Amino acid sequence: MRVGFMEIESQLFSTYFLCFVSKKVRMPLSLVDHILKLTPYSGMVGQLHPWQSALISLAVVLVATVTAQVIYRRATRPPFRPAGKLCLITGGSTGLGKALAVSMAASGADVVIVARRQAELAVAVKEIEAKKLNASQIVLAVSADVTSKTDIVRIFDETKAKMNRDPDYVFACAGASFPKMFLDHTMEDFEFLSNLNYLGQAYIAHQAAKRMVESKIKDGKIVFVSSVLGLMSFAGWSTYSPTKYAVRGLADTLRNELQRYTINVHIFFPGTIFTPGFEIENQTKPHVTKVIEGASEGQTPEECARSLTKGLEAGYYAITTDFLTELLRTVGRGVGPTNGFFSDWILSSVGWASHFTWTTL
Ligand SMILES: NC(=O)C1=CN([C@@H]2O[C@H](COP(=O)(O)OP(=O)(O)OC[C@H]3O[C@@H](n4cnc5c(N)ncnc54)[C@H](OP(=O)(O)O)[C@@H]3O)[C@@H](O)[C@H]2O)C=CC1
Ligand SMILES: CCCCCCCCCCCCCCCC(=O)[C@@H](N)CO
Repeated sequence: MRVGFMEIESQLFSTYFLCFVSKKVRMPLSLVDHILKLTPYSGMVGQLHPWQSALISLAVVLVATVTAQVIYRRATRPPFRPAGKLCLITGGSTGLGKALAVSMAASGADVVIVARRQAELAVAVKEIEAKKLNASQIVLAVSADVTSKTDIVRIFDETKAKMNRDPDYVFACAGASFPKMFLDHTMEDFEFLSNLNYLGQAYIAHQAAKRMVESKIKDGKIVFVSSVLGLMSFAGWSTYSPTKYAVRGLADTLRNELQRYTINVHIFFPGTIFTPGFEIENQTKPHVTKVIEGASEGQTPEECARSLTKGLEAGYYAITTDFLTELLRTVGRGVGPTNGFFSDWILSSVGWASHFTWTTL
């Protein structure tokens, strides 16, 4: 007789439990017994205490599930191999963008950094050059404003003219924030940040995707930079958080739509990063905002860039930097892919339970 997996499991968790409680009925064979029968230890069949066999069965199921998850992820993850690639990084002159540019150069990539201020770009180019793996790698700076549509096209034209190819990987790091209470903001503040943080990333992604398709780039990457504030929000972030939620809407769309061109889309959700931008935002940040943010430890730009590259190496679509953001990611995943069907299921259960704590904040 063929015994199905589910039958064995239901035997284990229902009939078996009843037998155990009543202690009157003869114990049927458990999953472990069935396995033991096939091994040299068949003499132990029927000898195990019900709790022992239940626990061993659970452990077997757990190990099998985790193994299946690891095998599945490895088989399906998009490759991330920066060596020899052309990486274009907006906001690459300071903060997260610069740390990422240094890390890409250290991994053997050619790098194009984009920002407005020439002086900062020049300093960054020197720093990035110093970390190159090979002398032949090229580091280029393009001064441009990501909120300008003509500049966006020029960024890619200049890159093509000077590097003779289109970018393989594009990281949209340029962004800013100046938190205030909602009533203290002007309408222009909303317009300014939507233009920079949302449209700045949408325009870059649009031009990047067009060029990648034209140049038939295989396994191209577009990496969006959202924030913890793209998964949750609180007092002080009315102009900023919605732009980071918007980025996620775009990333979710493009992850699905650009698959046919083998362009891999990723989205990054960092917490506090100690950057020049963080210094600036703290000048206007309301007291209440600072108090709530006390819960977040923060990272150096280098640590943050490492969190991102680790996530890309693992092939994750949505990449976070700490445990709390992991919980937020799994409870708010929508129809996006998991970072592991089993571990995400466990995390989202924890996140769902934690929600009761969050709602009291
Ligand atoms: N710092 C933090 O705590 C967190 C930051 N983030 C996000 O990470 C990203 C990087 O932040 P961070 O490193 O702190 O920022 P920084 O302020 O340190 O750096 C911003 C970079 O973007 C460039 N930039 C700004 N405006 C424009 C523009 N209009 N056109 C082109 N380039 C521009 C800046 O150069 P220039 O001014 O010369 O143009 C600079 O290179 C942002 O998207 C931010 O929202 C997310 C979570 C936390
Ligand atoms: C039980 C736990 C509940 C959670 C409580 C809230 C935790 C606060 C952590 C939020 C940190 C804010 C990061 C801001 C990042 C950012 O994008 C800005 N710095 C802009 O640059």
